Amino acid sequence: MNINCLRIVSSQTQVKVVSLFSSRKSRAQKFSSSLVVSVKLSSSVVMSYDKEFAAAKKAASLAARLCQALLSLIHIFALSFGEFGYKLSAIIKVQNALLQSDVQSKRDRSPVTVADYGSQALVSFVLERDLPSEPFSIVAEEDSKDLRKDGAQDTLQRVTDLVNDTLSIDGSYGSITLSTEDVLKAIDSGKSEGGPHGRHWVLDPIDGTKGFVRGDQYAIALALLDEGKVVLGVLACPNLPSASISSDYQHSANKEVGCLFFAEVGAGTYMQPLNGSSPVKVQVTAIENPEEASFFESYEAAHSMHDLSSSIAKFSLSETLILKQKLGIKAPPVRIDSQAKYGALSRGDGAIYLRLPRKGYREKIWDHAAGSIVVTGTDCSFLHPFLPLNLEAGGVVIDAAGNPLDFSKGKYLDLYVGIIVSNQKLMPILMKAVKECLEEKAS
Ligand SMILES: Nc1ncnc2c1ncn2[C@@H]1O[C@H](COP(=O)(O)O)[C@@H](OP(=O)(O)O)[C@H]1O
Ligand SMILES: [Mg+2]
Repeated sequence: MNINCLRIVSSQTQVKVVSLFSSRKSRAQKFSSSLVVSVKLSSSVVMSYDKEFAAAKKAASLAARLCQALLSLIHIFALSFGEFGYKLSAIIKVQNALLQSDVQSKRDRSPVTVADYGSQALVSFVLERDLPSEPFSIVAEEDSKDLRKDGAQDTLQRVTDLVNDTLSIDGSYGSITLSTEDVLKAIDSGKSEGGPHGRHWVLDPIDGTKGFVRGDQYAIALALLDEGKVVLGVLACPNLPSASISSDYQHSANKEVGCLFFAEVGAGTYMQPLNGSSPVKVQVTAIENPEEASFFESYEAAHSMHDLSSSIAKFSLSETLILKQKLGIKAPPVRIDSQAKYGALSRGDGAIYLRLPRKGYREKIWDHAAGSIVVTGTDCSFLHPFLPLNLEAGGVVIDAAGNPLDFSKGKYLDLYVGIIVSNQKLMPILMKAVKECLEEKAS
């Protein structure tokens, strides 16, 4: 092996030995042959998350199946018209009609569906079953309070049926049947507060519930924190086309949909169709010219300031400064729900993701933990300020002040203004644009 650089980086409990190979090798070769070994200082044992990774992929895939089960009538609908495979346009129409009775409103008036509860119960069940020897902690979005109220029995039964039907079709847990009480308990396993010590699963059972209800994008997002760092992430995106998406994807029919993205610390990011075909390694775009870039943002204007991202996209420095330093993005924004944005970015569909919530909104860790490791391929916060050394999917995820996201503070992320995602080449000019536009807005 032709090693030209050896770097040892220590974090609180881990030593990471990173070897970079000859710069003559291709980028792909470098990524596949880069070696990252995590060693526990206390035990000198090589860390591996293989069991957890397998359980997480299974849990997220089953949860995706549960969400899709709500769409089972679509098969009949599509077949009755002689169609084969999923047709996006048909899914959208039928899903809207089907979900009306399954959608409720939470105390903060955001929607929650039987599929959110079912997905959380199922993921908790699978992780607890498949990893019986590990301490069990999940920080998750939902709780069972509303399901325990008088009048919620029908909904709880519907959730329980969905979970049991999914387990029964999968078959890997024998003829197990969960009671409504088992389902409530499984949902409430998600009450952990997280924090800087030990291992915590982080789960958004349906990220982008509004998108799910609309028949658009949503994701099942599951990550594992170890000593406050994201060490693996899985994103199941049942409605995301397997082919690259562009600004007009919402209107394009006849597309195969359903993608599973997964990343383990030091091992890069992979994408696999949810139907189970082989995974492929993915990489963020290598675009260097912002004029060629397209950018993602939330579909919901209430979640991210579209006017601010639009001024950032058009950003141009004054004439006296170097002309190259302008964004001048020509493509219209691609507005989609959920962490499917991170998944799409990790395979190079777009170059930038801008998330700029309104003042006072506090981001939750389950909305970004899985997505951020999928885009970076590794949690690069321990490398800070050596961000350019990030070795895997190659993306950078930071707040508007340039700080890496810190998942060790409990349920919430402590951020300056918003979240910016891009590749390493575009990030400096993007940060400049964000800073200037924020200053202009404040003045
Ligand atoms: N006012 C707000 N500002 C920013 N994000 C918000 C918000 N209200 C809700 N969200 C979060 O935005 C998530 C959806 O992300 P996106 O905008 O990328 O589709 C929601 O996830 P859930 O659907 O799981 O509740 C929710 O956590
Ligand atoms: Mg969410």
